Amino acid sequence: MAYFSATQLQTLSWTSWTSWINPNVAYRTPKLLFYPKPLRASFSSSNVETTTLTKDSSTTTLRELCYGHVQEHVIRRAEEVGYVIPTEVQLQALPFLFSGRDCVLHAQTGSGKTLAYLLQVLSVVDSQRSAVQALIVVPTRELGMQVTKVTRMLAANPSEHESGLKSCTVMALLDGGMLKRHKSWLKAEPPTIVVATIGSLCQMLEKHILKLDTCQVLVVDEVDFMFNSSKEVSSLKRLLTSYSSSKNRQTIFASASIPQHRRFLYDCMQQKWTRADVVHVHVNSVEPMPSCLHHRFVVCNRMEKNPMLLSLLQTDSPGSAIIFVSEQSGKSKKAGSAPPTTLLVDFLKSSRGRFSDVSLLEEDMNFNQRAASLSELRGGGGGGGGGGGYLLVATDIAARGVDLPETTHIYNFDIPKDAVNYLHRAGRTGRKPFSDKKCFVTSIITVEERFVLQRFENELMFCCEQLFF
Ligand SMILES: Nc1ncnc2c1ncn2[C@@H]1O[C@H](COP(=O)(O)OP(=O)(O)OP(=O)(O)O)[C@@H](O)[C@H]1O
Repeated sequence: MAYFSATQLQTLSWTSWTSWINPNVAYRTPKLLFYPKPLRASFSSSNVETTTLTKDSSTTTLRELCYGHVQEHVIRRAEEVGYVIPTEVQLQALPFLFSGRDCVLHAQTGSGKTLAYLLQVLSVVDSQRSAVQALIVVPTRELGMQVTKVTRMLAANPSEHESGLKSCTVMALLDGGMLKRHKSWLKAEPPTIVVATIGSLCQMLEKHILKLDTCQVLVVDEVDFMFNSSKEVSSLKRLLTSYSSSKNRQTIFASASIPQHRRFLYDCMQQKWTRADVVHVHVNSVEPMPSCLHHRFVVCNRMEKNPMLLSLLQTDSPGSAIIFVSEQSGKSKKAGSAPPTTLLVDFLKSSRGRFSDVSLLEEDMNFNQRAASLSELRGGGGGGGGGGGYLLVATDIAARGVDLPETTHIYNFDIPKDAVNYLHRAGRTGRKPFSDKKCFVTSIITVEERFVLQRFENELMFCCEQLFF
């Protein structure tokens, strides 16, 4: 077994540790051999506070939790849309967030991390000041549009005209957006809050059109994904350390999966991505996925996958479902073959049944088509027929952060590439925090893929039931 000194370890970037390591699983993967026990202590919570819920909090309301921090019109708006009782992550994180501490929000998919960080953002910003005071960085345009919509909805002040106080402005600075228009907006009157993808953001920062010297809160959503993306990681590190300093801002990281979280927290402090007193808000650490999910699998050979999916859809009759398909390989693109998503959509459409009305979301669609596809689903149209349900065929672009709470079924038409990917795909369902209604995650696998799924079961600690047709 190799042992590393603390300095050696600093040079091993967290980003190179890609496998999901659950702190409660007995590890068997060879990668663990490189994670020496004595040094684990040096990443441990001796420096980082990890929260646990100590008091019976069942009676605390979101209003009570936000009192004195968040403006009345924001609380009222939150209540109007049904955010009355805080979720566990909100209950645990908000006191730390309101105290100004840096936080890593680490809680299951669909647990309400977005509202937790947005309430803090809205408690800090001053809408009367014309300066960028909060920045929320997201990995995809889709997630950016969703976060912008929720922020605008919460921030809107209905008594703006009577009081003469303007509502805070929220700019979506997202890849594929109208950067020219945003440039003039930023120059004329900076918005209060910016929701951005890293590519568009860095363009504005490099050209000095956007400055972060007035930014008080920086949120990075899906932080593990951002650090693991070879395209985004260097920009992200520059954002955290060069474009602004952790000393002058509150930093909030959020994700349902933070592989090697002790190492990540150690890096946060060492690399000065956060301040040294960062709090790790880790909710449901023994159960990485929502308990309302029922996991299943069917085994068939590759040629039988289409009819197998159709049989599953006919048997399940899902209210609303997302079918995840792998991205087209570069080789297949070069050969001019049709993408697997399109082939599946064509197959479902030609089945002429209830599933002929199907939507598509993938990287290769243009941004307008992608937006239209999602808004169609949110509007209750698109796919599935009858009852306002939908059927969406998607690549992993829909696996992170996308909130379609009506989704009852997930189908892995192609097996996810790793356990983290499984967790996020599965997490597109079971997104109603106070409902324990069963939702289903079904993987269509070949015999050879059974051991891969088994590995996911071990890593994420769930049990998959086999279905027979
Ligand atoms: N306090 C609350 N009461 C009721 N519903 C809530 C509350 N907080 C959040 N929600 C709802 O729960 C759903 C999931 O919330 P959110 O998108 O913030 O989850 P998340 O933790 O960010 O998930 P992911 O890790 O998948 O991005 C949303 O539909 C949101 O409107």
